Amino acid sequence: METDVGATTSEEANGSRAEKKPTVIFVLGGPGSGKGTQCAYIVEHFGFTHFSAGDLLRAEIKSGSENGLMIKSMINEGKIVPSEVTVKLLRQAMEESGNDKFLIDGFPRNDENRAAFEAVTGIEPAFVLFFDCPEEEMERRILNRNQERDDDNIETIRKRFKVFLESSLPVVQYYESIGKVHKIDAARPIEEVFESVKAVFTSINEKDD
Ligand SMILES: Nc1ncnc2c1ncn2[C@@H]1O[C@H](COP(=O)(O)OP(=O)(O)O)[C@@H](O)[C@H]1O
Ligand SMILES: Nc1ccn([C@H]2C[C@H](O)[C@@H](COP(=O)(O)OP(=O)(O)O)O2)c(=O)n1
Ligand SMILES: [Mg+2]
Repeated sequence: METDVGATTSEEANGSRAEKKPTVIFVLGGPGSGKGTQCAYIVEHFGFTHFSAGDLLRAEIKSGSENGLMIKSMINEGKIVPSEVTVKLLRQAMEESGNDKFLIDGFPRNDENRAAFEAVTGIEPAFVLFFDCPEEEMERRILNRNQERDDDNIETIRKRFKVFLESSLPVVQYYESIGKVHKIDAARPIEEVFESVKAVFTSINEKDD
C-alpha cells in the first residue's frame, strides 16, 4: 500500500473521501548537532520511519540522475538545494514507505523548503524537535565524523554554519512562534540527549491516549 502524501483532491477536501494525513515530525539543528544520531534512537523506540533530506540528496547524486551534478556542487558550497528537488525526493520516499509516521531530519532548512513541503503534501508537522548546540561543539563533531563527506571540511563547514544562522534558524523561530518547537540541549552525551528526546515523545503519546 502506498502512503497518501499528495495534495488534497477536491473529493477529499469536501470530506467524502477524507484520508488521514501522515504524522510528520521535523528534526532540526545545526550541522553536527546530532540529528541523525538521535533519529536512529527514535526509530528504534517509537516506530517512526526516518528520512534525512541530506541523505536523500546524496543518494540522488550517486544515482547519476540529471540533477546530480547541480546537487553536488550546491552541497559542496554549503548551499541549500532548490526545494522542488528535495520535496520531490521526500514525497517519493514517504509514499514508498507504507508507514504513516515520519521523522524528517535536516528539513525544512529555509522558508522556501517549509512552504514548498506544505504546498505539495498538505502536511504540517505535529511538532519540531530542535537540537540546540554551540558551534564549537558542532565543528568538533563534524571534523570527527569520518563519513567521507565532501562537505565535512573546515571551509564548507563555516559556510554551512552561516547558512544555518541566516536561513534555517528563522524557520525554527517561525515554528516557535506557533508553539510547535521542543528545544533540546544537544551539547550533552548522546544518552542524556536521548533521555530528553524520549520525554518529549512519551508526553505526546500520553496526551493522545
Ligand atoms: N551528543 C553527542 N555527543 C558527542 N558526539 C555526538 C553526539 N551526537 C552525535 N555525535 C557525533 O557527532 C557527529 C555528528 O552527528 P550526526 O548525528 O551526524 O549530526 P547531524 O545529523 O546533526 O549533522 C557524529 O560523528 C556523531 O557520532
Ligand atoms: N533540506 C535540505 C537538507 C540538506 N541539504 C543539503 C545542504 C546541506 O548542507 C547538505 C547536508 O545536509 P545534512 O542534513 O546531511 O547535513 P548535517 O547532517 O546537518 O550535517 O545537504 C539541502 O540542500 N536541503
Ligand atoms: Mg545528518
